[in-house]
Amino acid sequence: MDIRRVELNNFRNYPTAEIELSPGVNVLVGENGQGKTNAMEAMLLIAVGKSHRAHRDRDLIRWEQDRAQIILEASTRYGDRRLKLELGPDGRRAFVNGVQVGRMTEFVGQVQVVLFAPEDLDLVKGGPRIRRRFLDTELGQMEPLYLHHLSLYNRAVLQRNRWLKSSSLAPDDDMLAAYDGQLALHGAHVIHRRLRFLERLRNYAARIYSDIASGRETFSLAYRSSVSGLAEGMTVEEMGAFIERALERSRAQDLRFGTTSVGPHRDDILLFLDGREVHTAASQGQQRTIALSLRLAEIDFMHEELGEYPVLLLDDVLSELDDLRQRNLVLGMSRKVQTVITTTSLNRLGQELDDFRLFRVCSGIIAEERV
Ligand SMILES: Nc1ncnc2c1ncn2[C@@H]1O[C@H](COP(=O)(O)OP(=O)(O)OP(=O)(O)O)[C@@H](O)[C@H]1O
Repeated sequence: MDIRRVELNNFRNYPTAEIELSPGVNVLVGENGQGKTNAMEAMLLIAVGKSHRAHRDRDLIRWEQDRAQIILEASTRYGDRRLKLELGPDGRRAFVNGVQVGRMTEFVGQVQVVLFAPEDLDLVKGGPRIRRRFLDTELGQMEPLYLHHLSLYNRAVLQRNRWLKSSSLAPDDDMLAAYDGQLALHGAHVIHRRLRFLERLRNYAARIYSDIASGRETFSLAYRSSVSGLAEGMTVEEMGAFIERALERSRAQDLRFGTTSVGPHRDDILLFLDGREVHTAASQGQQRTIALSLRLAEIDFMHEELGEYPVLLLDDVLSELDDLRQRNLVLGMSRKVQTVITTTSLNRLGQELDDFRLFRVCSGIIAEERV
């Protein structure tokens, strides 16, 4: 899939702007604070219906204006799409090929993009909660049943915690046993699906890492469960039995602290470089490469699921990568997918790329430059 054209009106710092993208590599170059990320944000908003950094539409509308509009034209395997999104004080209005759609769910997913932004480094540097969220989002997009079990599981954890806090219970409380049954049932489905997904993610991400780093280091990952004894290859039922036993064992402690201490809501993904855990040993550039590899694996998943590659948006990721990694990343990806890159300076990349479209971004104006 390719994005052909984007038009912005009163979106962020753009009074009005238009950009015609090439199906290959597109580079938006400009100094800090000129509007490069804003342009990426507009494309993401059309694709997924959400911004990666704004929670209110008000922040997306140009200051002192009432309304913003984004138009995005794309060619997809299902035909050409003209997507229009209007943001205003009375809410959003969305159009697909000139026809207004009733709900945003009919609008999102018409085009697919994968955005890699500086915040993605948190996948490596941040705590387990961030990696669990990554896992839940990625898996949830592909498997609605996963979301079903996850939400029932999360609800049961909340209820169990409330119960644990509510009064001085005995460890053999019937209600607690009933919650444990729910946690074991849905928790086992959650972990089982996570392990299956991680097996695929591990392969994709390791290959992408190796391609970007020219095979210099080997990246790997593993699921670390707070439930001891769980192993890949177990059935859902076997996992459920393990979770139930772990909950029983932790009851006295859980009662003391008023919280559930074992289960998928406490699990993590461990990341390794050459067999060593990354936050103790990996450099800044290596950590960035790992975060990129995890995120870029999504491209392969999407291709497998949807039969077409998404558009890749790389926002400000090049600066921490050495020349070789930059080159491998951009040349490797652009062979498969349309790529849009933002950067403050072209440096060596401009010499390495033989065919790309260059846009200068300055104070909310986008102008194409000859290369
Ligand atoms: N709603 C808005 N209305 C007008 N201007 C806005 C709005 N929101 C943000 N801006 C302006 O947009 C600019 C930030 O743009 P953006 O984040 O795209 O920068 P950038 O070019 O990606 O910079 P960097 O290289 O630092 O990441 C800032 O100057 C900010 O003041």
